[in-house]
Amino acid sequence: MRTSEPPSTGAAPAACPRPGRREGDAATTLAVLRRLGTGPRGLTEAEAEERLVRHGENTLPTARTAPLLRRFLGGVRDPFTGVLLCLAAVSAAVTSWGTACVLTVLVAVSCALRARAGRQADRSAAALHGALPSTATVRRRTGPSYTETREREVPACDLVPGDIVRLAPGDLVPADVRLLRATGLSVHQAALTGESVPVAKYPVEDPGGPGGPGRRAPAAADTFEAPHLCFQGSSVAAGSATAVVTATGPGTRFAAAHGTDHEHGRRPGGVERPFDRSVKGVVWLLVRLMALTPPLVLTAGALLHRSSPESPAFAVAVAVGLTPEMLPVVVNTVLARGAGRLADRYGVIVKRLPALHDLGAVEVLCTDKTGTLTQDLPALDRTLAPDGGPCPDALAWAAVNSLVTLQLAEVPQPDPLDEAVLAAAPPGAAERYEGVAALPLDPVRRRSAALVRDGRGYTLAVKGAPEDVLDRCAGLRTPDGTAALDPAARARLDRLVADAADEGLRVLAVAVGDRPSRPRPLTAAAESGLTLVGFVALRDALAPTAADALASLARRGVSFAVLTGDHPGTAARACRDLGLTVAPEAVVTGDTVDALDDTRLAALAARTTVFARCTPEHKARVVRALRAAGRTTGYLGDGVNDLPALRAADLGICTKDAAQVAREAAGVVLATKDLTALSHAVAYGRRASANIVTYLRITLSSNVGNVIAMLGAGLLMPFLPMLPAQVLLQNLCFDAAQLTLALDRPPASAADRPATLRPAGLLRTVAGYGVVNAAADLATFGVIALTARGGARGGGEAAFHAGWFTENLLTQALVMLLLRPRGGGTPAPVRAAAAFLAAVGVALPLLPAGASFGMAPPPLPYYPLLAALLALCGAALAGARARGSGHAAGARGGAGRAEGAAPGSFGPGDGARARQMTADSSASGANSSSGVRSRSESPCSWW
Ligand SMILES: Nc1ncnc2c1ncn2[C@@H]1O[C@H](COP(=O)(O)OP(=O)(O)OP(=O)(O)O)[C@@H](O)[C@H]1O
Repeated sequence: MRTSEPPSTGAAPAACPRPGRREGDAATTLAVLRRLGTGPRGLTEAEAEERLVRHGENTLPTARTAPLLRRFLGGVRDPFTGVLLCLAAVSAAVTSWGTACVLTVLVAVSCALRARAGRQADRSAAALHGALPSTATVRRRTGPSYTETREREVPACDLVPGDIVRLAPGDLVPADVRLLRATGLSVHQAALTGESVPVAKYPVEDPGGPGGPGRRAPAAADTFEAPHLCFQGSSVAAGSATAVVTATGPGTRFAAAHGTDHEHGRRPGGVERPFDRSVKGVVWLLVRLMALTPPLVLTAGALLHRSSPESPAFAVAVAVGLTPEMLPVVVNTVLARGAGRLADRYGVIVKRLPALHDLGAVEVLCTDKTGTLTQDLPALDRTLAPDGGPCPDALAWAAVNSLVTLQLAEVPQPDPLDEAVLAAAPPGAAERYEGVAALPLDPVRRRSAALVRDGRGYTLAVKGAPEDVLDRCAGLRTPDGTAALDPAARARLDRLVADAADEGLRVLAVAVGDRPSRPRPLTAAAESGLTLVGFVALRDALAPTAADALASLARRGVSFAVLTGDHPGTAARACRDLGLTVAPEAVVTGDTVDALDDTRLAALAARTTVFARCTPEHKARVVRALRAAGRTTGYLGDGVNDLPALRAADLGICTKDAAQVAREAAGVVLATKDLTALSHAVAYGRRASANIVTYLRITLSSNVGNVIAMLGAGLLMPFLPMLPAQVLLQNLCFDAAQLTLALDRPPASAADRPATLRPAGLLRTVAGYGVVNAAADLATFGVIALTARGGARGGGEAAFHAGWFTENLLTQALVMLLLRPRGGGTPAPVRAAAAFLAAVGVALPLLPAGASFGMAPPPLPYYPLLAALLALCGAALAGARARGSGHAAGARGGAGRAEGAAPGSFGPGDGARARQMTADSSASGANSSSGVRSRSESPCSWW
């Protein structure tokens, strides 16, 4: 049976290797059912259990938990760890055994920590899967009689070949399946083929046999395009179907195409996420610096004739000195802590830890309207005849359409508009006709059609978006009969709809057409020459927390774009009720989006708040345009029509009761409908980023300073300024102390603006602080030289090394305290860590243990001079920090001014009402949220 015509689909860009055809792909439906030992009524529970044991769970190989040892060894793939391991190997090669041992221990500790963090992340993911189960609707026989069947939800991992499953809009296709029946089915196969446009699928009884509609599949370029097959990894965009499972788990084409290297949640096309751009960008920058350091040091030494047997070990130690070895540990700890607290306090589930960082980086939040900003609980407000009067007939025909499309769906899944229409229709109104065929709603056609029959013949009842339905009408009903739908009448009707939409109503047009015979198959082509009956207008209240959430996000410098499939007037009114002053004519529609190339769309998107009459692909294009313009873009949506945009965004966000596909695509899931949780989540993300940046700023400033000083000293002095073991010892102390920065408390202002980590900004900042540090170090050389002349106790190199060791640890303690962000108070662990550094720095050279590291107590006059030097260094660092903060505050002040003039921005300190948003319309006709955007034009780079 075939119920819909396949639309033509262009050749898809390859997203993964195309698997070849398999035996059975071209067999008849009956032969496939026989081969699988099943029938249209499915398997018994006992058969399913037995097959589950035989075939194993329907999960991908990599979805299973990796053993701890494999995780441990996998840690070496981290670039930092890899570089440390290389440095250890080089040290061993130059017989610097101490360095090699210390580096190997560091690598082992880093790998162990990563393995532990990975296992914890997997456990959280498993817990999340428990909270957001992936299920499938399966039909199983309840007894051997073939007549008693039952449909129930089972975990998708329990499906076995031969199971009969039902597919509905928003479902993930849970395994490889062959279609038995389908109604208006189209699926997203982007994860498999890279093609973003949904593909029509329909059953074909004999794909290899002679022609005839529904009997033979058109020659498909590859397996994924076969119309009668759907594959794990795809999802239902529209329509519904019944299908038999042909392969599960590792046997699916998805597993074959991706091998064991598949990562759940990776987006097709490999869109780079903000975390990858920032933290990983910083990591790679450092890896390059570290890799360059040893050859540079050795070359400089050779050129200046300062080479000694210890030079290679020293060069390696310098590179190690540059490394923020604890970065992976700090990043994982910070993100895991933030995600845990967010889940506990606000019910926000962060599916991947980096998504917490991405939340903090979001500059523009795109949202759909229905179900996110509104409750999606529509109720009938009124009916409208073409002349503006009441029209009970429109409601009756709308109810017929709703009932038949539901009755004939493979999986009846009433949408809220259909439910509202059926609830409002007079009893019996919908049951007057016998349903014959239906074309379900899809978000591109924006209408549904039902072919019904009574004693007089066939009637096609169509309801949907007024523009789309009116385009298919030739006439309209009048009190006297019918009239032609001429341009004047069309203009009048458009105004009627626009007036209702301006009141915030969702308007559906209802039209009918007599059909002398049954159109076979029923396709969109049959929806023409219709007669407009009238309109039904429904009211959908705003979500109670939406205005507060938008206000709170606006105060945090996030700007918004509402992308909806609804009417421009309805969308504009909803935005006005939420506090944005958006003129109806300023709303951009999907048609305008179509008319623009990517560059012009990016410019328009940067100054537009409301996009209406958007198809799913329009939403995704707008999101891509914003990203292309350099804005970190989040997308909040709950429906199957939001899937492409959720995937295109830097971060997808949805609520827990969103469509299954939306939950899969999102990186963050809100466990409740309370949208204000999102503002808290953004704040947590920014604080997490602030802590990562604090760690990097402090570690790198100190490390860069040390390296500059060591190189400088290498030029000035006849011996190594610090022995490799001393470099590593001070490094270990510093690393241990800096772990406490993961527990730092950033100031409240850290959550005020989008947080972006920029490698270039980092370089500039650490270079600045590094020079101050290096100056202090080099001044220390002078002090030591001066005091040593006065009579060093230990004398010579050992006293020099001790003096520098003490100075280094004391400046590092200073850096920890002074380069933290101001205003958050210094938490006790950070204070304790700074005290520990100072104590080790002062005490070790004076203790016998100092001698085993090649240190001797420095001369006494060294200490008061060192104290003066440290005071100067502290003042210089504090001054530089204050200048940096002042600069940032200036940027914030500028942003604040833009905020004041910003359309869509909230007044300061009022806290709540969206009505305090102000907005104006741009000359171009786009509704101006330009100010909202300009506010976050310079996101905080945190350095
Ligand atoms: N059950 C339905 N029957 C007929 N037409 C419908 C039905 N549901 C929606 N429509 C029409 O299709 C349009 C687009 O619907 P779609 O679901 O894409 O977006 P939306 O629900 O209006 O908004 P959003 O994109 O904000 O979720 C609606 O505005 C409406 O005109």
